[in-house]
Amino acid sequence: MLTDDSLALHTDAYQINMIYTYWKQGIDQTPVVFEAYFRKMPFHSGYAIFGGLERIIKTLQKLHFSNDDIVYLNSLKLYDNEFLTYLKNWRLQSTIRAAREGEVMFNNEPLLQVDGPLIDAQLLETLLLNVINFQTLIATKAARIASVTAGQPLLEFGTRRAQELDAALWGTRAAFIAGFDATSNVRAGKLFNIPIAGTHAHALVQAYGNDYDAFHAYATTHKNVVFLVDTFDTLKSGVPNAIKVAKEFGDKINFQGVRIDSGDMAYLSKEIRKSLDKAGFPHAKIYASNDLDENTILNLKIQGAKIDVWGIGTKLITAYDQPALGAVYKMVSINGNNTIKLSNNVGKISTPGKKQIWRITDRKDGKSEGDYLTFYGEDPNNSDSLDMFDPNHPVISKTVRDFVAKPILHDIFVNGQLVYDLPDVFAIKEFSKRSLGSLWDEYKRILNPQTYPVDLAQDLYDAKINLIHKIRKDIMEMDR
Ligand SMILES: Nc1ncnc2c1ncn2[C@@H]1O[C@H](COP(=O)(O)OP(=O)(O)OP(=O)(O)O)[C@@H](O)[C@H]1O
Ligand SMILES: O=P(O)(O)OC[C@H]1O[C@H](OP(=O)(O)OP(=O)(O)O)[C@H](O)[C@@H]1O
Ligand SMILES: O=C(O)c1cccnc1
Repeated sequence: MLTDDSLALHTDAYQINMIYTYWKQGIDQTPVVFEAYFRKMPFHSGYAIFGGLERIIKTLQKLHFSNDDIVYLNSLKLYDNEFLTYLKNWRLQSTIRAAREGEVMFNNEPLLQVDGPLIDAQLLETLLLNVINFQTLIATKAARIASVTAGQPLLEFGTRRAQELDAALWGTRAAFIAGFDATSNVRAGKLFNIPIAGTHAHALVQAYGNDYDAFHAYATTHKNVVFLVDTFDTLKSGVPNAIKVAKEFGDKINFQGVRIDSGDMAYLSKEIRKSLDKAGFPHAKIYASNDLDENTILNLKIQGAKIDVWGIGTKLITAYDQPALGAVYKMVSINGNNTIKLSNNVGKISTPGKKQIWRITDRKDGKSEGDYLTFYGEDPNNSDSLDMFDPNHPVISKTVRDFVAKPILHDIFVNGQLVYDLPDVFAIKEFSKRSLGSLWDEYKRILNPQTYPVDLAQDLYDAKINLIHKIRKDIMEMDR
């Protein structure tokens, strides 16, 4: 039995097969640059929140082929022993740049860039995409949910519905950095220092056979209590018994409120609010859960629902309405030469060259004018004015003056060595909030947001067009 002691084989077989070819042919150390990006905004959102960096850093720091990895590869009888020794000695050599975790990002701009030997870039692709695709998706969904609750507490309840253990754990961390306040996952609390929170389940009421006995037992054993009131009949039994127990225990407990998990939550919450107020508990909160997301929450608010705390599981943790971000990872440079992936679908043509993203912000109000992609090493801050144009419709353009250009990609590893100080989750959360704050509201609305400009510098645009023409011409000549 081989042990699960490394993540080097958490990759697709084709990566190892390509690496074998590169190594056999002596091109495995060729300098290349690959970039990871997504092509379409998830959930038709006006922005995305970058997630996954911490997990990537922690994984890459210790990435190596273990003895058991080598034993397994050897058992496949596909590779030379010498190649397996080469893999055994492999260590990360690349420079890796990425957006900071929690950063607001858009389609068709690099979230992360691997700048190093071909073997590294190829070996890391699958793992990087696996992490970025999921965590960015969940962070974005969480930010959308947080955008409609206007600061009301958001509790993450998704573990039981998530796509297995890793998704629950890292998904709840992604949700936390993008706006959630606490999680029901106790392990996430332990590992990430995220606040944990929770109420109780229907099972408690079933265990005692009725609401009163269940709430009484819970109040006897806990100081802070939220009673789940919908097990049998919310208005006839759950709420009156919650109030009865709260009155009986008085100061002995901190009666935080009640939770509803079924039925018409607009109607029920209004009725419950009246009962709680009348009984002298105006500060008791109404918690709600049951397949909620940003759309149902918005709708409940329109109906005047009196809900104070939102518990969100399934639709957040599974990214129910869009289960894949679709981020890809493409080679943009080899041996210092720009390279491109062509497609009949214009939207799928990659942008060549090692790049930097600059967030162009107005010096006066700090709001973002758009993102501006340059070749790495160019700095728009050296210009007084910038001509920004839509690369898909170059006639749509604007000239920006009095701006500050902030680089979005930062060095994470340089020549294989970690150079980045990992912020804690609270700092990441705060950073994400600030980053979102620099966007105009028009990009942040839930429905039909404005499209945020992601523009190319003129020389980058020209290089892309010229490369497309050159490749098409070369192919036509070969065809003759
Ligand atoms: N007033 C409301 N307006 C819009 N959606 C609502 C409202 N109340 C509840 N919902 C949402 O409607 C969906 C289904 O609720 P429904 O009442 O059919 O199921 P349920 O109460 O969970 O049923 P069950 O009693 O079998 O558990 C849930 O996603 C819930 O969040
Ligand atoms: O609805 P979600 O957004 O997915 O939130 C998580 C759900 O998990 C629990 O239900 P479940 O029926 O699993 O357990 P219970 O017996 O405690 O209600 C809870 O009551 C929520 O409804
Ligand atoms: O604490 C809760 O209320 C809770 C936790 C997990 C799932 N649903 C609800």
